[in-house]
Amino acid sequence: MSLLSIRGISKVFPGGTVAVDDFSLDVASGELVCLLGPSGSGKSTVLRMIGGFERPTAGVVSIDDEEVTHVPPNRRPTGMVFQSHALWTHMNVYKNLAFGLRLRGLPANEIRDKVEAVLELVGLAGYGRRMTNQLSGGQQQRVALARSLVLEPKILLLDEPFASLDQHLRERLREEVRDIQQRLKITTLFVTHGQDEALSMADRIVVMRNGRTEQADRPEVIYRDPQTPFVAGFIGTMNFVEGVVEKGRFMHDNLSVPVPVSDGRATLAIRPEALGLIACDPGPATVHRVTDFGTHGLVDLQLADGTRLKAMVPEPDHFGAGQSVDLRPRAFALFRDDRQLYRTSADA
Ligand SMILES: Nc1ncnc2c1ncn2[C@@H]1O[C@H](COP(=O)(O)OP(=O)(O)OP(=O)(O)O)[C@@H](O)[C@H]1O
Repeated sequence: MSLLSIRGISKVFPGGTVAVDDFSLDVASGELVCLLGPSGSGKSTVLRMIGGFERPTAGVVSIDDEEVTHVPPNRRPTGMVFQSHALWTHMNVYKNLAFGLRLRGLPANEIRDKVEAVLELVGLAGYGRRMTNQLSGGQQQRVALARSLVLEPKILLLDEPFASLDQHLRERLREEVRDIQQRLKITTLFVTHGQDEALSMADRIVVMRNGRTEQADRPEVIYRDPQTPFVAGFIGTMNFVEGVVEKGRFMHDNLSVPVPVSDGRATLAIRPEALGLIACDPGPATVHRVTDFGTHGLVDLQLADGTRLKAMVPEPDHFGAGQSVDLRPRAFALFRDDRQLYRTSADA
């Protein structure tokens, strides 16, 4: 049974912007789900509707089998951490964390125990007396997380909580949050437009586009088996070649790949690590540049019509700029009309 159930929610803002369009999702207890998508795809609006900060125009949100669609945020079993942490700067860390517990009328000794435990959990034991403006950005975000966790919500909602931090700190906090999430087994929804963040943290990724779900699946499935060209292009690097299928072969100029699909226009999609190259003169592609990364090389290629491709190769010194090569896709997908038509079973 799912802890969170979202059924056909939509949000149309005054003025007519359709931010979320008939969105449904079930989240199991203890799961960490990332909402991933480009800016404006509706991720934050979905999260805000789960937290009660935005009213859906249509649809139903239920938590633990209870409908909460129109319940205000403070009466939902959810805790939300925003991109800007919005801590109370006139209170020290301890008071920031104790505030919500005091409102609930908990006795002082219980409050102290809970605050100390949560400070320990986020790596800030001993920081209770510090004013929040005497903390670094990363520490402030930890306090914001602790302030949500101390109230023991059933669902933790994180809206790009590391967006304002530098890359290094972001990676560290990402690991810490994943660690804490697994220790507490707390059901978590995480909004991000960073694919690395989603791939490294999530049990499941929901790729959003124009307020709708484009694909929802485990990270490795999203990467290996994208169902639409949008997902294929949004996650990782993907080469796309436009062409036609005729008599069981995908054709683009003098590139020809056997495919078991019906005739018609199609887009061939190949990951750089699945694109084999062999020297062949004349061949369908010309090497533009070779970058040697030590462990592997990245070859930039160009087809006759100007289409640019990337291939990851184990021996970069076998290739040089200006060389003519043939392409040997080891694994690929074919798309037609915005949908996956075929995918090779072998992974790259
Ligand atoms: N209060 C509002 N009033 C009007 N339009 C809004 C409001 N909030 C969001 N929108 C619009 O709704 C759409 C979805 O916004 P939302 O913030 O949910 O996207 P997002 O995927 O979270 O984007 P980002 O990654 O940039 O935060 C956008 O077109 C946005 O401009």
